[in-house]
Amino acid sequence: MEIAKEAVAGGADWIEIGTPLIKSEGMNAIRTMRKAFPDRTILADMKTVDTGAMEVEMAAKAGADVVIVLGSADDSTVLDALRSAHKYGVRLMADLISAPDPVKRAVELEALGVDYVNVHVGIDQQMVGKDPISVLMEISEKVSVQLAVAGGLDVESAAQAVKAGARIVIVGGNITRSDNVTEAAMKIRKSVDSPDSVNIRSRETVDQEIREIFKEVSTSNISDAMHRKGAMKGIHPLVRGKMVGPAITVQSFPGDWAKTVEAIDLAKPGDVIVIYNESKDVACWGGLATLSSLNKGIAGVVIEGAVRDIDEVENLGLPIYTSNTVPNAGDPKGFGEINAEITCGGQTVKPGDYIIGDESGVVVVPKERAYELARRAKEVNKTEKRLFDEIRRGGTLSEILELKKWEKH
Ligand SMILES: O=C([C@H](O)CO)[C@H](O)[C@H](O)COP(=O)(O)O
Repeated sequence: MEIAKEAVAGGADWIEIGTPLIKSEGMNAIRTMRKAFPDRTILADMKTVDTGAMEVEMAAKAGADVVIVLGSADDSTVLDALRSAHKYGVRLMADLISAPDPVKRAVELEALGVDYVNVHVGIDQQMVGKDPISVLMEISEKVSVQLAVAGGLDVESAAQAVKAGARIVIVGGNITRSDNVTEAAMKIRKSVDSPDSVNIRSRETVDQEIREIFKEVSTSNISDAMHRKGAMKGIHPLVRGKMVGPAITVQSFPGDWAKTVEAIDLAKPGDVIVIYNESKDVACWGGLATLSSLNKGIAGVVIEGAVRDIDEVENLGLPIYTSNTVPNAGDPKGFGEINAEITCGGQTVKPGDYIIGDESGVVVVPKERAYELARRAKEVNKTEKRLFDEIRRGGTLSEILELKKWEKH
C-alpha cells in the first residue's frame, strides 16, 4: 500500500496487482487497492490459464478495471474470459509471457478481440538476459491492438518501449524496489511522456556488466541470490577492500610457493588468484608476491593456507583474504597445478568462476551462471535497500517482513 501510494505520487496512472501479491492475498488485494485508489486504473495480473470466465468475474467483482489472461492459454479460455469481461464491464489484456511464438500469437489474440496485448518478459527470463523491446518492435508492425510492455523496464527501456509503439508501460522492480519510489516513478513518467529526451547508452559487454553489478552488490546479496550457497568457510579479509574478478586457480603443497608465484605471471589484469595450500604453518604468499600482483593489475588474492609479511602487504593495499598468517616460508619446489579445479574454503573453484570478496568474506559464483546470479543479486540488493528505508522510517524487521505470518507451518 505504501509503495502504491508513493508510485501514484510519482505519476503512475495504473496500479498493477502482481501475480505474487494476488497469490498471497487473493482478491482482497484488489479490493483494498480499489478502495484506496478509486480514480486509478487497477490491473489484476491474474495470468489466467483456465476457467477464464470465472477468474475474470472474481477480479472484476473485486474492483479490477483490466484483467490479465495468459496469451498462451487455449483460445476457449481467452474467448470465455472475453465474454465475462464484457458482461462485467472490464477490459481484457492477454500476456505473451513465455509464448512460443509471440508475434504469431499477438496476431491471433488481436483477432480473438482482446483489448490489449502485453509483450512481457518475466522476471526469471530477465535474469538470463532477455528483454521485451525487440519482440515489441516486431509485434507493433503486425497488429493495431493497444500494446502494453513489461519486463525489467527502466528509464531507458521505458523510452525505447514508447518509441517502439507501447501505449502502456508496466514497471515493477525498478519502481517498487527502489529506495525512493516516488522519485523512481517520476523518472519513468518523464521518460514515457518525453521519450526523445532520454539518452540511451550503448550496452556494455556481458563481462563488463557482470563486473559492474558484482562491484555494486555485497557478498551477502550474492549468497542470498544463490539460495545461501557459494560462501567460503574459514577465509577472512586480511587486507580489506572489495574484490571482484574471474579466478585463476592454484593447487599447491605445504612449504612450496613456486606455483602460487608463477600464477601471477599467467594472470590477466582484473583476475583473482585463488590458492589452495595445505599448510597453516608455512606461508605460500608474502610481500614480494603481493607487489608483483599489483604490477600485473590483479584484483585480489584468496588463500586457504598462510600469508606472511603482514605489515608489508597491509601497506601495499591489494585485497587479500586468507585462513591464516605465519612468519615462516618454505621453498619454491614446483609441485602443484595452475588452473585446475580446486577446493578453497570448502568451495569448488574452477578457472574463470567469479570470486567476490568484501568485509563479510568471499563467495564463488560459477562462471556458467555469473550473469544470472549477478542480476539476481542486484534484485536482492534492491529489496534490501527498500527494507532498510522502511526500517529507517520506523518499525522493525519482523514487523515489516510479517515474519510470524510467513513462518513455516
Ligand atoms: O508481471 C510481473 C511478473 O510476472 C510477476 O508477476 C511483473 O509485474 C512485471 O514483470 C513487471 O515487473 P518488472 O519485470 O520487475 O518490471
